Amino acid sequence: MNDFDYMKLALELAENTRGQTSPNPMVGSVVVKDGAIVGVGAHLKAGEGHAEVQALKMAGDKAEGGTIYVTLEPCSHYGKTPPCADLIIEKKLKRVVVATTDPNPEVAGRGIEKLKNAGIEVIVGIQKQQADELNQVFFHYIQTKKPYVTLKSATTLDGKTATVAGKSKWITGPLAREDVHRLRHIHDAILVGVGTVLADNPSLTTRLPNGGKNPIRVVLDRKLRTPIDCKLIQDQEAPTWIMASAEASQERRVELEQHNVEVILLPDDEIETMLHILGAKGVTSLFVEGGAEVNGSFLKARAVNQVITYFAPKLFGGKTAPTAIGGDGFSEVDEAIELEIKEVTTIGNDIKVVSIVKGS
Ligand SMILES: Nc1c(/N=C/[C@H](O)[C@H](O)[C@H](O)COP(=O)(O)O)[nH]c(=O)[nH]c1=O
Ligand SMILES: Nc1c(N[C@@H]2O[C@H](COP(=O)(O)O)[C@@H](O)[C@H]2O)[nH]c(=O)[nH]c1=O
Ligand SMILES: [Zn+2]
Repeated sequence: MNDFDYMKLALELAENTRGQTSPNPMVGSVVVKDGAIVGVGAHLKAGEGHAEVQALKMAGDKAEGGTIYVTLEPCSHYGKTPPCADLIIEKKLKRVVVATTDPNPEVAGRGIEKLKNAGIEVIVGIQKQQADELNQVFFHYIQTKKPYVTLKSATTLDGKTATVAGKSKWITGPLAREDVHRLRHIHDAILVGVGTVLADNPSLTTRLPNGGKNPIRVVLDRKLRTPIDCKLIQDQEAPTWIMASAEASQERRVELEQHNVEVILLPDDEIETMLHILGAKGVTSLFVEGGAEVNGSFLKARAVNQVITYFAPKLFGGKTAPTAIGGDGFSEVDEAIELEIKEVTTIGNDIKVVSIVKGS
């Protein structure tokens, strides 16, 4: 085993906590002494011990003179937990191997500096790309204070989200639909437009065989048209927030609030403003699941970071059949949203394409 192997183990530990640590990053750590692993750990929940603390607890006095691998720069500030850099110094580690630095302004290189000033050898950048991809959500959020936005659509191979008669059950198969629920599980919030609420009466909850966390359900509904008898309001299975314009009727607002709905008034029509409000409420990742008009407005505002598209081997045809992205669209080719395709996989009979929006 070498530095890369131990860091790979730390990354795997971190990856397996996905969906648990928000608004904190996922972090894994391994302590090695004389060629033997003497401690492993991961950050399991915000407010609880950091990965280094967990691994050093397991290592006990074997940590002295050893090497600690950590997928993110050890923190140097007092957040909800004491700084890891100080603990590493106190436990007299000889060497610290860090995959990537922490852009949190509270840390940002100070953890590494503290360790070097204490005479500890620090290596930075081992498996950096993997570590950066692992925490793309946290890195985006901690630097912009806006949620990392993933837009998901499920269409036939000819790009339809329903037939000309509005039928859509189901386009993609059960395995692809289960994959969507795993995406819901790892997101802090899911957003749909009131059009989807009126058309599908969705529950937007996470239904996975082994259970999962429900995201906060956000409805973009400027005129407060969400019906009281819809599942999002009646099922009380997860918080429901409705983003409305300040001109929305006061009595509708009161009626919704009486049904446990949080109504958030938007000062303007900008998607950017709404993202700042969601970020300020601690939403670090937002899953936009349509419909076409909402998708269109997010793209027009260039507010999307990642696009996940499921393609079913079906053709619906029909020039009036709805497609995944509505809105005004772009008139010039070079105005198009440019994507970098990161992953193409098959799930059951469907294809899943994960892309990152260039420059986002
Ligand atoms: N029609 C299809 C989808 N349809 C997704 C809808 O837009 C809407 O998000 C769902 O109906 C939400 O329902 P609930 O929250 O599960 O109760 N999404 C998919 O991935 N595949 C399809 O075939
Ligand atoms: N989870 C994690 C780190 N998270 C860093 O610390 C911040 C959270 O601090 P606190 O509020 O005390 O939990 C978080 O924003 C990020 O910068 N750092 C680490 O050394 N190891 C860990 O396992
Ligand atoms: Zn820490």
